[in-house]
Amino acid sequence: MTQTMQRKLNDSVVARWGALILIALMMFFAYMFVDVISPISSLLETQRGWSPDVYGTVVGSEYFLNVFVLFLIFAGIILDKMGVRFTGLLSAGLMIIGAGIKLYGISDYFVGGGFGWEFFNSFWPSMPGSAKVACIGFAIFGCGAEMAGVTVSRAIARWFDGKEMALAMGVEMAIARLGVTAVFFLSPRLAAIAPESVVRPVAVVGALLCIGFLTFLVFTFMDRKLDRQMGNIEEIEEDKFKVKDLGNLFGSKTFMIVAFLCVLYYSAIFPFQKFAVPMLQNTLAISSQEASDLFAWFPIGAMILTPLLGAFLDFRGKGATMLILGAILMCACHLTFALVPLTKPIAYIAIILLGVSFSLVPAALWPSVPKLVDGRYLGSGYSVIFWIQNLGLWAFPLIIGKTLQATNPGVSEQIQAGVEGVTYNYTVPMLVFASLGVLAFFLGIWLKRLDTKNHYGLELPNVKK
Ligand SMILES: NCCCC[C@H](NC(=O)[C@@H](N)CC(=O)O)C(=O)O
Repeated sequence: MTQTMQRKLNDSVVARWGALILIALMMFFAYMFVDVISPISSLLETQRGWSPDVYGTVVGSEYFLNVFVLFLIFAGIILDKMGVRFTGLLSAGLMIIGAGIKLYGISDYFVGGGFGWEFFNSFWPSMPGSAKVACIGFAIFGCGAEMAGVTVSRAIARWFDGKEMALAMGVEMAIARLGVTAVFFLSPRLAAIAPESVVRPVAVVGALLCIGFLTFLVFTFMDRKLDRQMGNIEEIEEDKFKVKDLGNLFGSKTFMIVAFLCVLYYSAIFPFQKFAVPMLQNTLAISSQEASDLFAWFPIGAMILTPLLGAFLDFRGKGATMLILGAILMCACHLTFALVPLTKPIAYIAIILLGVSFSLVPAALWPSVPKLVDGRYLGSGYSVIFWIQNLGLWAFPLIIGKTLQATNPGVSEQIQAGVEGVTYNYTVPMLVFASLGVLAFFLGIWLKRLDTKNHYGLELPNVKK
């Protein structure tokens, strides 16, 4: 009784928002690293011989261990068993190790015949050794990054329970989007410093991951204090998690609809993010820096709107409706890139509208999960959704890379041979992205119907008056 009367650390606005900023900073640097090579894929093609197919394999490798070694499922179990502090630090450590290996793979030392070069070039000849090592590093980084994403969601759900949870998740995602904007601005500029190099941006952003580790470390002290004030209630609850709870998640129709909506939607966003700069560069005949600056408006739009829509969800609700609107908008934007003769103004409008879509869906999707999943295995709930999502995030860069290469025969060979003025046509890959939006739209409708029938509260506000 005395415990419930006591004012806890998360009752203080400053403390809970301070905690949020600390954990969001880790995600800020993580998201920078996720996209550090996205704006320099053309340079990777000329400097390291990475065709679209190779590039797609490397960017998809981030999710390989999560999906095929079930790392994300283990991550959820570790989180529910060990708590946010241990899991957060583990994930930050994995990100740093993975980034170091990726950096080594693309380094001039390795490419110049350094340790392991011969071995990594002795098999699978269509994949350069640099790309193979980069894949290993990125896969380890991806374990850390995705585990961190789940941990952060779990931590916010706990610190903001019954408070402005959707706003907090929106702010966390906005800070992550700021990281994406920053890297789209920074990466091509760092690479362009003479002598032009793909290594520099990866080295700089990799080093920044260490700051993320430190900010999360500071958060762990606050979280420990909150735990003590709560009389370790959370830890006792987390201990109740059983592996068979995973069966409950996979057996829940509504939960699975949310998970499939998530994979369809995000597969048309994050993989698109990896191909957007070369797509704009080729279609508009502009430099990679110009294309990168144009695309930076995408995360900027999402960054501004996600917290606002999060606050809307907290106070007004309408989560399922937001998911449907987001899917429609995403589909319309990708269809524009595929079918409309692109000019710069049209590209700007489509990019900004895609940013609006990318605010509607994340702002509604992640705060809806605690409405569908029991708190004691919420960590596993998030990790199962991430696992299903990662399957798409792994597969679609590969599919898009292969589709691009197959629909543009001979183009990569000409570019690598130094032929000027050769460009890729992105119509078919963009139609693939648009088709994901159509499917996500139908799942959104289905989810809304189920919510009306079963009263999950997806259309209701979060803040309890
Ligand atoms: N902590 C916020 C929930 C996740 C936000 C979401 N990120 C993801 O879904 C990641 N699995 C994707 C990735 O890291 O590539 C987002 O909207 O950024």
